[in-house]
Amino acid sequence: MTISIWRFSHFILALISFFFIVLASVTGMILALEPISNQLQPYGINSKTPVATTIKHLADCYDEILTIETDENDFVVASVITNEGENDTFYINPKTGEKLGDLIEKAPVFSFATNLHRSLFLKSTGRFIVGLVSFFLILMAISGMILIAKRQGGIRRYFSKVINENFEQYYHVVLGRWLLIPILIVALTGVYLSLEKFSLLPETNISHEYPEVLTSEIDKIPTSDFQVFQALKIADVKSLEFPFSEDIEDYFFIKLKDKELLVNQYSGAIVSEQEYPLTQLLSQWSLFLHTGQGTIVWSIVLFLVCLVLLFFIYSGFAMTLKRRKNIDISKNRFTKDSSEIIILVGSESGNTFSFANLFYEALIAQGKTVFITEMNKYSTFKQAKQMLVFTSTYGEGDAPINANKFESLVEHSTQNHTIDYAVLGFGSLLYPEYCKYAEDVDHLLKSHQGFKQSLELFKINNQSFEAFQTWANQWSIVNGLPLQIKQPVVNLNSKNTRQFKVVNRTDLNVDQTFMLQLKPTKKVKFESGDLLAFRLNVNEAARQYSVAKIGDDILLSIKKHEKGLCSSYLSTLNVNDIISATVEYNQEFHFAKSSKAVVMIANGTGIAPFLGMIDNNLAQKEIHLFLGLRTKASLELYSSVIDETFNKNKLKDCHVAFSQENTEKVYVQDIILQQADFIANHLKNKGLIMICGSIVMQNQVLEQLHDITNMKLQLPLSDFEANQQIKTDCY
Ligand SMILES: Cc1cc2nc3c(=O)[nH]c(=O)nc-3n(C[C@H](O)[C@H](O)[C@H](O)COP(=O)(O)O)c2cc1C
Repeated sequence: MTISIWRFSHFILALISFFFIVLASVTGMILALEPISNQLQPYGINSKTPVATTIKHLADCYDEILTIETDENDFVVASVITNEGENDTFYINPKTGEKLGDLIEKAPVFSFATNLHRSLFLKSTGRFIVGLVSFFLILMAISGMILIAKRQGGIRRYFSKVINENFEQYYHVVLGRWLLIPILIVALTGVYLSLEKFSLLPETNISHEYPEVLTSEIDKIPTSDFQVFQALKIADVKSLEFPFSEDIEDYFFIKLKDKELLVNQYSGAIVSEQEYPLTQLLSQWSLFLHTGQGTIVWSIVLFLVCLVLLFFIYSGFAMTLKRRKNIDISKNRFTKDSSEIIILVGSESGNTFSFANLFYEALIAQGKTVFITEMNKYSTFKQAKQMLVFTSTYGEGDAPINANKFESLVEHSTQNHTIDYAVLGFGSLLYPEYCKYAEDVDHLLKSHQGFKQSLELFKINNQSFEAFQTWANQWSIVNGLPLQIKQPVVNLNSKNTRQFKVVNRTDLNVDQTFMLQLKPTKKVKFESGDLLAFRLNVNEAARQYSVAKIGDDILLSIKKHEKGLCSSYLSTLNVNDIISATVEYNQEFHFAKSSKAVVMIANGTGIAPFLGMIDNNLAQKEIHLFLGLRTKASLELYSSVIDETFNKNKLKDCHVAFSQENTEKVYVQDIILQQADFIANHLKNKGLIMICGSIVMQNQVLEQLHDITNMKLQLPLSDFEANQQIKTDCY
């Protein structure tokens, strides 16, 4: 619930101010170029020269010096009366007093952008709007930080791995994490400068005391010998005004970064020294931080801040539109009271709806009467035989926004008959409370006498379509209803589509599994763990196979499915046949070069990428393989590669569990439990665990790992997930 309040505020603020933020960002980007282009001019002589030296050289060349200043670009500017009696102002070399060039005139584009940025050409009204929008930006930055902390599962995990739900969401969070601090600085300084313009800050004027001094009491010293001018470096001086006349009561007036001085023009004595109040120092800092004047690096940061603000506006609205589109439930063709299957959806940001809609369409295609609605719209369902609850988990194991009333609704409305139910949980292993709300719902319905569980709770990590398909298959079998779930057609990257020549294909083994070795006919970059996507024609969804890289070849382990068009076709290929397929990079499942020790867990054909990674382990890192197969005969397909890597010390040990060999079924999660101490130590020592194979195996292994870390290390598995120590690629 709370996350929605923050998200709502964040969105409303963005909605109110987006036009002005776009304007301020575009003009801000232009203005950030001004200090950069100025800094590239040849007038910046970073000077530690004493002021006395500059004065001496200028006095030698000119009739009179009026002022010496260090401008916002840190260039030294002198204003003088020349020997010809003319007034001139120019950049100088403070070491020699030599003129370097005339003052840079502000380019019209910068003047235009400045006006638009500061006041929208609307004078005070414009300045007020700009100040207000800066204030909104502060609120947006703060609400953004809170949203990120909440989404990451707490402030401690602020910088842990971000779930990549889609491009806009991922970069909104990733960029937000790093750039919210500079954005906050820009917004705060913007507000400060606006308050200053409207004189809303405390008075900052300094008043000097002018002591009465008689000329006769004074020893006259040459100006360049003044101690104060010898001690001061030119870089410390913002401006130095020379006395207007020879009157003893006219002084040198010096503005430094933190104070002002009055210096007697005859003796060089400091007659008054006044430090700037805090408001004025803050004002100087605000100006510097808001404009980047004088530094290329900060100007570049400001430029990036403006660019990122534009991206935030785009990605924020794109996310909102996507969420709204997802939430658009399939139009119900039947009423709640005439439907035999009810689908209830709990979703915060809309992703679960897309899965529920796919399931709805598949049921309708089978001629079922189905009604789909949000969990908060739970009521009585007169004809319902089945109730399917698809729900995500939010906050810290809480209900998503449209399911927060579900529990009380279930308790307060009674169905007139018992209904079978199944719960499908959507969540992420990055959170300590993985699919917690789905567990709560399952528990609630299990203990309710009006419902009967027809299928165990099934959890889906990171919206895995393959996991969803697995659950749908289970549901189909239990209900004797073959469902065709439409897999969203993924566009394959044609840049990585190549022709591959078959180098070797083994016969089918006892598990209907075979190995296929392919050689790309043209160079293509890939690594073990990447995917090879293959389809028989463009209108079909592609099948993906996890790749082992052996030399320059691709090695695949494929199980032939009875009705699988792709696997059946591939199982008939002969040596030298050519197929066309696409390499898809799967960065998330590459062998982490930084890991010293890796535990690889696979079942069935999931071993393929590991064969390549182990074969490529030239550095002889510590690799432990845990493998789940049906029988000893299943192992024969891989034993030659495994034996060879053993002999070359590329594999430390290999544990195999056979599920069909003896009367007692042993699965890979069982042999992991036998090695619980080793696994706990491995994780504690920053070791990596990689899992590849079936979703069902993945879920069971993860549960086992969760128990191990809880028991042996008193930490949730999600801590290691967030630390990127667990990598999975299951189907
Ligand atoms: C702020 C935030 C908090 C989350 N908290 C949890 C959590 O506690 N447990 C969990 O398993 N998943 C959690 N998730 C992951 C979501 O449940 C998951 O991404 C889900 O697929 C989102 O589905 P939806 O868009 O339909 O809400 C969280 C995600 C976010 C952004």
